[in-house]
Amino acid sequence: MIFLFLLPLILTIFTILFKYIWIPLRIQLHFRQQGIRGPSYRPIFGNTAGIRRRMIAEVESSHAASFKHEGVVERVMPHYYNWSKVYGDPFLYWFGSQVMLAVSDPDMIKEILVSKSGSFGKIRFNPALKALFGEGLVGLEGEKWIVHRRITTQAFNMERVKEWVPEIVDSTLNMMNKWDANIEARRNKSEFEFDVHKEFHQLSADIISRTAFGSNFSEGKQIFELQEQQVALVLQALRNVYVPGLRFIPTKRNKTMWKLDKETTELVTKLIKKNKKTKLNSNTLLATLISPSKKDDMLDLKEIVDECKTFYFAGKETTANLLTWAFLLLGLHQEWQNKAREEVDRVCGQHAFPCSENLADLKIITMILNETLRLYPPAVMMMRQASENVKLAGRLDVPAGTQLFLAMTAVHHDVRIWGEDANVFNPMRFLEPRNHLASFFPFGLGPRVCVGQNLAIVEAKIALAMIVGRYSFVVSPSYVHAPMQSLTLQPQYGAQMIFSRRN
Ligand code: HEM
Repeated sequence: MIFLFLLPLILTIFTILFKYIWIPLRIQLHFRQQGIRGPSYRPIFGNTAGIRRRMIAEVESSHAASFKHEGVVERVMPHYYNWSKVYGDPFLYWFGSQVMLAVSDPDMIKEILVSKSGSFGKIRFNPALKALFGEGLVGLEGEKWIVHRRITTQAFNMERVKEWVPEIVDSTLNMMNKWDANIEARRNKSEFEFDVHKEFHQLSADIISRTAFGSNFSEGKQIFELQEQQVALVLQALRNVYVPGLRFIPTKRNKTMWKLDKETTELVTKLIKKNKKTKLNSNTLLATLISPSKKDDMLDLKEIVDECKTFYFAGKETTANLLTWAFLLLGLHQEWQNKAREEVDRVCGQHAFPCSENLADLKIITMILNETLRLYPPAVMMMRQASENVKLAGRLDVPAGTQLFLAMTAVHHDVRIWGEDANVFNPMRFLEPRNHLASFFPFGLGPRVCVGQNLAIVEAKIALAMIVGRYSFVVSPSYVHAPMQSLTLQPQYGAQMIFSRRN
């Protein structure tokens, strides 16, 4: 009789010991026997929960002494920076009871993302992230991903993106006209200082609203504002170990998340319904989602809503950050700003705006953008999970379920790959095409490479060309250099710059 009462207790204890002690220790031994080291597993909490949080908080409370690029890896992935120095590459660590393999070897990264991509899936989203992306492309797998990817690839192919050039020019022009009005309104009418980070967020928001959704920033404004509030809550959630079921408990944070999610869904649904009536024949992403070219690819309303949430977020954040860092770097490196300006005057003509035919000729601008993406990659790192047992580099047995932390920022700053001047801004290194695919992968690689890449590059090229053509600029003395990972890589205290109009 007593045994019957004790049986469930014994089973529970056995399950806990098995799951949280036996399995992790076995996995740790499996990797150690292959020479892979790392901080030792600590039952249940692993070693990241507190340590990673503390490392990030510590880094974020400090800032670099000057605007140099060597401290970027340390600031944006401090746990990687510290542990890789002690344990080498790759190394093992634990997020709760989840095993993580940190990798920064380009050959291995290429295997994971390209040649063996079938053995690796996306990691299961922390449910907090669903608030931002819904069940959109970023987190989908299998047949559903294939259909959504087919539709969205069609919406963002280069020919389609080139048709959007006049919209991108118009958005940038509106922003510059607003700046000019600001200069005019000042007593000192020659220059003005502002935070370009905020401006580029608005610009990217306007461009994604116009090109992908056929609307504009004011229509999408509420959606962007709600998403910004969601980001702050998601970041808090991501820094803690995920506890299953916790998201259903009506805590203050959860209640706010639910409310924001409901409001975003309602706004996006309203936008879709409005556009369904009027803009079916347009060349926007939304029109393609609503009526894809293949009949079998039809999506239901929830799927369209989720894709819209994904593209509102992905389309704004990353490109805005690329532009922000590019301007900061050009503000610091005047010689490259001058080279870019000469190129724009030569290719587009002085006082003229770029058109789609100019894009391929803006070679210096392309090199500058690549060097910016190398030093300050907006996506910082990528994650994968082995869906089956797999061998990497012909020697390393990785068991199914292992998560992989692909340390993009570290690869981009690695002196073994880029030479002793790896932390120096030098766009010349992109004069010739790179010969190793995975030494530079700001947009990812393989089948899941960024679907919005064409838009991001065209948008950044045009905005950069137009602004460099009209203004000269320097970094303000009030700028504090503090790159910070906040889902994407951002300047923690903004990007204050001083602009003056060219004659
Ligand atoms: C500088 C700008 C951008 C950067 C650096 C960037 C970076 C990335 C990276 C690294 C990935 C791969 C993630 C992974 O495989 O785990 C990705 C995927 C994705 N990006 Fe971008 N992105 C940028 C701009 C954009 C834009 C403008 C859009 C939309 C308009 C967009 C939409 C997406 C989507 C939907 C995916 C998921 C693709 C899939 O899983 O099939 N991105 N991006």
